[in-house]
Amino acid sequence: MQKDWVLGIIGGSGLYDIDGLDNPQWVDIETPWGSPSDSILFAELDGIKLRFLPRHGRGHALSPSDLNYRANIDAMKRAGCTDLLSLSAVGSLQEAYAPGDFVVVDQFIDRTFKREKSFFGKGCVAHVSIADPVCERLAELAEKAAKTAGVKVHRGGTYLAMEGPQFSTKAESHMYRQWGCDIIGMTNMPEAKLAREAELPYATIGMVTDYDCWHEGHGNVDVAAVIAVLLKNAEKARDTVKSLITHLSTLERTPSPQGIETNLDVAIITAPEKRDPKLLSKLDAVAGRALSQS
Ligand SMILES: CSC[C@H]1O[C@H](OP(=O)(O)O)[C@H](O)[C@@H]1O
Ligand SMILES: Nc1ncnc2[nH]cnc12
Repeated sequence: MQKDWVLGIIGGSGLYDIDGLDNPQWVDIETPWGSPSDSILFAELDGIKLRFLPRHGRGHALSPSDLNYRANIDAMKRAGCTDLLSLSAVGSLQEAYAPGDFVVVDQFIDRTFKREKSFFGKGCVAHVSIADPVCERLAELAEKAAKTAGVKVHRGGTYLAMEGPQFSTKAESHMYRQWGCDIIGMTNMPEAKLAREAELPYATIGMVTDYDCWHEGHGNVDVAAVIAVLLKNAEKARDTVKSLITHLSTLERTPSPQGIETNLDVAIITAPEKRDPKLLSKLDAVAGRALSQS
């Protein structure tokens, strides 16, 4: 039975495809913001619709700074997603979060600086709240699914989003630990901010691959070390997605208790007569609902 969930998955490093799905088809979607990282895999499982986007493209040709985050989120919205779960490789900033563990993130610190961070701007200004940047309901479901898949999961954690592409210096890594951050990655910002602007409930699982460079008992992170753990994590990630879908197939979808699907109703500030028609037409997918009512 279809329960009206359309689950979007953004797969990070090491997760470029999901096998074992029904009716898989890669579909090209263009957006007013440009092209997303790749085609989107449309498929089903247990009667639930799934839309999968490999964040860096198949073959990992795109670096974190080069991703078109706006196109990715807009394309997932156009693909009909009701909810968006990201799966990301991360470094650990805490002893207790070991390589192989998953962390269901609840907060972010955004240190990225070379990226387009909003769909809005001159001609239509909006300020959404990201005090609680993650959909609690989806985070809860993701935690349960990872546990069902046999993964060690930590619920809650602050994700430090850095620009990259270089990994951190030791001074930076120690500073982020002092700030209370738990994991570090390069992609979940501005992704989470844009998902909120697009009224899409978003959650993210950080799949720990390394201890970055602060831990005296472990070597400094490098791509070879990340990939070694990633290969094992990717299988666990696929199992997590499948068990999440199985669970969703037993649940009727209701609107997010946090009001995420209507949050633009209290965010758009530009008077209707001052709005730029060109920008409004680009906002058709992400803000069409809210703009048609104000
Ligand atoms: C290959 S290690 C660095 C790379 O992995 C993470 O990407 P993603 O979040 O898409 O899994 C990290 O943010 C960097 O982009
Ligand atoms: N240590 C690290 N820093 C930034 N991004 C990462 N992705 C995986 N490990 C990472």
